[in-house]
Amino acid sequence: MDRTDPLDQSVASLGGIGKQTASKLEKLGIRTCQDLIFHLPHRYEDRTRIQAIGALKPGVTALIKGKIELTDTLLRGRKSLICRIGDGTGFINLRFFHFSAAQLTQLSPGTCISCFAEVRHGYAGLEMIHPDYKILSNPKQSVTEDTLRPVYPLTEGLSQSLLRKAIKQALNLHLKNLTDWLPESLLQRFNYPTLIEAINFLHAPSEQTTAETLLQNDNPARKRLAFEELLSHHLSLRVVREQAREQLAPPFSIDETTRRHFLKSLPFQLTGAQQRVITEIEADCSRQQPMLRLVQGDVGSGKTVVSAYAALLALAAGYQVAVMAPTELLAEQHFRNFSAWFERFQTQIIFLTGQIKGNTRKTTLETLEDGSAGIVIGTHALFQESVTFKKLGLIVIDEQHRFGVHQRMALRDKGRNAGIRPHQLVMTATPIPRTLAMLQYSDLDISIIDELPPGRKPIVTSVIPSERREEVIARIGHWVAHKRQAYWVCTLIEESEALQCEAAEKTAELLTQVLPDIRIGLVHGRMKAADKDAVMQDFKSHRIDLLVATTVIEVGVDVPNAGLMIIENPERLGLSQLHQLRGRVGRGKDDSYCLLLYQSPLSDTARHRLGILRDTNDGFMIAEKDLELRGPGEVMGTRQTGQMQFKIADLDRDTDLLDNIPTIAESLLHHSPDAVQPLIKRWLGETVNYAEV
Ligand SMILES: Nc1ncnc2c1ncn2[C@@H]1O[C@H](COP(=O)(O)OP(=O)(O)OP(=O)(O)O)[C@@H](O)[C@H]1O
Repeated sequence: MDRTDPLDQSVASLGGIGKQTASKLEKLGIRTCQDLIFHLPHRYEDRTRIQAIGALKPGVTALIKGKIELTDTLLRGRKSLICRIGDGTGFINLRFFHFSAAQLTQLSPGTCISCFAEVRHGYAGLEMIHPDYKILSNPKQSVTEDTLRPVYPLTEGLSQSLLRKAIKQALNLHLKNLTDWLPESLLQRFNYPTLIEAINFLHAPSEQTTAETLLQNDNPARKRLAFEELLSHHLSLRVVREQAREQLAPPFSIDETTRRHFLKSLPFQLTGAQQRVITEIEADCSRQQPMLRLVQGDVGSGKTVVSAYAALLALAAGYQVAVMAPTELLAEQHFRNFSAWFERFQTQIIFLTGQIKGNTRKTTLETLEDGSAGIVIGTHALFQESVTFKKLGLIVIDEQHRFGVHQRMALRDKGRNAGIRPHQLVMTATPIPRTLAMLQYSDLDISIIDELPPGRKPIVTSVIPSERREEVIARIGHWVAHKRQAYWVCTLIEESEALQCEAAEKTAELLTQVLPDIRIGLVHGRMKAADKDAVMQDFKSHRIDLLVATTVIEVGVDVPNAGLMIIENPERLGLSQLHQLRGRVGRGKDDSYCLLLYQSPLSDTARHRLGILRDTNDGFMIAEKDLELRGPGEVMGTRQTGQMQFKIADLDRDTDLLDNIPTIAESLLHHSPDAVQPLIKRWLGETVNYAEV
């Protein structure tokens, strides 16, 4: 940290902020004076004018002034204190559910008072509940404030007035030190205020400004800061990318015989798209800089074999490979695939998840450390501290969207060995629309597998009300009689895994009763890994006809003979997630079907969403529609997982800003390189240093 910058001074350097307050501020992510300055109000209170009681409407928040006409304590229902206030234009009641004896005396009839609160409908006309009030010495006493009062996001134990004072101090002392890193020409082009104007305007709005103007989406001060924040996030990824170019990675090359040997041992021929992506990967890995590449391909497009080819390049050059999957189920499947594809290549492939403990874990770790294992496949357990590699040359991360950008950066550290960085390949089936990709993947080059293996037929999707459940069950009977397999996916309230598992158990029981001749298996997230694995194995080798599952099977599960999927309550899931789930079928040459069994009545929006899924199998188009319907915030998972947290920007409100960011970032990197790290530090809290990650 640059200790000479006054903006970096700790909040504790300000008057009235002791250790305790500093640690509370830290909970809000505020450590330095700069952080305080960038802690902006989330709303404003208008105490600039007194409103006539007679003109008040429910829902408005108002400042009023009047005389107490009557005070009473009510014992009916919840005990409360009521004061009736009049100002000559009308009356309003104040209601206190808890109050002290002193308050009762203080709020006696005849007293002049001013109150600030939201106006609501009460039992007897309009009322204010627990208003912020002041007893006045005379009716003429002034109670209005000159400007709007900012209200800041708080944390427990911190008061508005304390935060307001601290911010005021920080502004007085340090606002002048704030450098505006956005070039003048840019401010002019977008009609943005300068940084100091924007910050001042939001913390201390001018007398003419209204709260509505301040909170409006197109308020130039807010927009400018949102722009700067999004730009900084994008820049942090670009910097990682530039810095990566300066690192050393092992160049891989492969001889023609090994290549042919591998390709021949596959049970299929690569598609044109797979070949193209493989060539891109090979070109990346032949350089002395680390590859940072994202492979995007629709469900079932055959990404795994592409990553296996990358692994072959590393092995041929004498390096180890780590393949990380988001779930155990998927890790096991990759393990089986890799084991089959590399069968003829005397390479030890090992499996590592959090479930593997004790001695087995110890020996597994040893094989990585002494270099006897060539490939390790597992879950995020791979990146725990205890895991060390002898010579890691390639990291493959599957289903990237489940890991955050910063996690990904931390992972790159694993292979650092004598100054060498591993190459990195990221695979995702979730197409991220271009505008959003730049906030998540700008550190990566992108390859797209835009072709499915030959002979795949589109999945026929139907939208069916749950009243026709029996018909659907009968259809499973016929299906299984034709030696095909099926999935029944139970989705319940997403947040509760326990409830989901319970629902799946019940469904499996019921289906067993009505379909006694069918072999039914159950798999859910709460089962032990070994049990889950056994069921999946049975399903793969067709000892189970119908697999009842929760959404644990969402990613990657690959059983080509399973061509029928029933998804219960599809209306509760996002379009992209449904597309992923549905992608478990249609993986062979035969016809495949997906039945979306919804609970009636279906809202118009839900009907529209399910209709999209019925009408198209194109993952890219579905992702675009999903974005349109749910908004970028939801699609990027910011709300659920907090993966991307912004101080000011809101992806749903600020999408319009995204288009310009890459070119502006480019120009800043070239013309004002000094601006880059300070901007990143201002908005992300830390500078980015790939070399030290
Ligand atoms: N070129 C090909 N020709 C025929 N089959 C292929 C080809 N490439 C892959 N496959 C097979 O297609 C199926 C899907 O491949 P894979 O599991 O790699 O898809 P994926 O892109 O990872 O999909 P998902 O995102 O659903 O996990 C597998 O059974 C795989 O063996």
